[in-house]
Amino acid sequence: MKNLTVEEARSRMLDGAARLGVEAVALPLAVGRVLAQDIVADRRQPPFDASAMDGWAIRRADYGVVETFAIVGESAAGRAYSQPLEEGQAVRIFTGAPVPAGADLVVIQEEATRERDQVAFAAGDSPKANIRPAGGDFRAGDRLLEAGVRIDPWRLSLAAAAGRAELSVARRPKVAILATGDELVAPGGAPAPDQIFESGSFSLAALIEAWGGQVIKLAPAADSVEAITAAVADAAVDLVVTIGGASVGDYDLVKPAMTRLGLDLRVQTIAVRPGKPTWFGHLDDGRRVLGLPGNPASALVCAELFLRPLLSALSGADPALPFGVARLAAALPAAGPREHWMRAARAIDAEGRVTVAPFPDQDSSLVGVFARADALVMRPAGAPPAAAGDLVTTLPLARA
Ligand SMILES: Nc1nc2c(c(=O)[nH]1)N[C@H]1C(S)=C(S)[C@@H](COP(=O)(O)OP(=O)(O)OC[C@H]3O[C@@H](n4cnc5c(N)ncnc54)[C@H](O)[C@@H]3O)O[C@H]1N2
Ligand code: MOO
Repeated sequence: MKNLTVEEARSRMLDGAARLGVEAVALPLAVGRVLAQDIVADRRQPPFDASAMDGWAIRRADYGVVETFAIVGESAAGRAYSQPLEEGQAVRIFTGAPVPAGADLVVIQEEATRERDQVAFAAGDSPKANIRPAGGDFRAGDRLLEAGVRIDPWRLSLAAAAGRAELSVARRPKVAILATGDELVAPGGAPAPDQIFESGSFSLAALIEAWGGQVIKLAPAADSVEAITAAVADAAVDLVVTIGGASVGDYDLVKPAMTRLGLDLRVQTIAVRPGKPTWFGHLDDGRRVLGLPGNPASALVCAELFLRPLLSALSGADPALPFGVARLAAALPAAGPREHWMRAARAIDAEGRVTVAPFPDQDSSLVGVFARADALVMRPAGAPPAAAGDLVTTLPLARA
C-alpha cells in the first residue's frame, strides 16, 4: 500500500464516496451547490411567439401590397393584444411582447411612417420576421439541468427562467480541519523564536468552501496523541482533514492518534511530489480522514488532487478534475520517481497558445511561490527531459 500512484490513491479515496443527503434551498442560495434532481421545464420559453424588436406587427402577405395599414391596438410586454390580426391591420408592438394571432412579421419602427391611426412602411425585399418562436429557448419537458451539475450564476438564470423558487441540492459535506504542531501560532499571535505562523488551515478552509464543503475549524492541536485524538473525537463531520504530522518523525502523531479512533488506513503514502506522506482512511464511526502533509505546497497540491474530487463525489458531482494541456515555456530536466505537480505561471504566447512556466524553486515549504502560481504542471514519474514547446498536462488554479 506504500507509494500508490496518484490515480490509484484517488480511486481508493473515492471508493464508496457518494452523495450524503438532499435538501431544498431557496434559489438565491443555490450557487455553488450540486443539483440533486434534474430540472425539467414544465412550461415553454418564451411561452408565446414574441417580438424581437420595437415596431409593428402585420401579416407578411400584406407587406408591399397594402399601402397604409390601420392601427388597431398595441401589444406590450406583459399586456398582449388579444384579437386576431386581420388583413390590412397593424398592431403597435414592443420587444418581448406577444405577437398577435395572424401576424407573422414585425417591421421595425425605424422603417415605419405613422400618421394618426395609420402606418406605412418603406417596403424592402423579404424583411426579417423579427419574431422569437414560442419554445425557442426551451420547451415543456426539456431537461434543462441534470442532477450532479454545480449551480453557477448562468445555470441559476436557467433555473429561474424555468420558474423554480427552490432547488433540490446535495447536502454539503461537513469537513473538520485540524492543524497540528507545537511550532504553530495563529496569525496575530506572538511566535517564540522557534515558532511560525500557521497558514495551511486558512487556505484549505477557503478551498473547501469554494469546492462546496462546509468547514468546521478545530483548534490547532499540539504534537501529542492525546491532544490530536481529543480534537477529532467529537467532531460531528463527514470528513476530517488534518495538516501536518503525516510523515515518519517522532512527532508525526496523527496516524497513531487516528488509530485510537479505529482508523482503517486505505492509503498510506503516494508517489506524488509534493505530498508523498498524504494518507487516507475511514474511522470506525464512518468518518473519513484525509491526512495532508504540513508543508504548505504539499497540503495545497494534494488538496487539489485528492480533496477536491472527494468533495465532489460526496456531493453527487462528477469527481473528474478540469485538467488541461499547455506548452512548456522552457525546458525541464528528467522527472524523478514520483509524479510531480509543479507550481507554474500561465501565459499566452505570440501565437495565442497557452504556455506554462514552472517556477524554478519547487520546494514544498514555499508559500510565496504558491501565491504567484496560477496552474499546476504535471510531469509523469520517470519522464525524460522535456523541451520548450512540449505539451504537458495542467490543472488550472482558480485565482481571484
Ligand atoms: N525521514 C523522512 N522525513 C521526511 C519524509 C520522509 O519520507 N522521510 N517526508 C518529507 C516530506 S515529503 C514531507 S511533505 C514532510 C511532511 O511532513 P509532515 O506532514 O509530518 O509535516 P510536519 O513535519 O508536521 O510539517 C512539515 C513542515 O510544514 C510546517 N507546517 C506544518 N503545519 C503547518 C501549517 N498548518 N501551516 C504552516 N506550516 C505548517 C511545519 O512547520 C514544517 O516546517 O516530511 C518530510 N520529512
Ligand atoms: O513530498 Mo514533500 O511534500 O515534498 O515535501
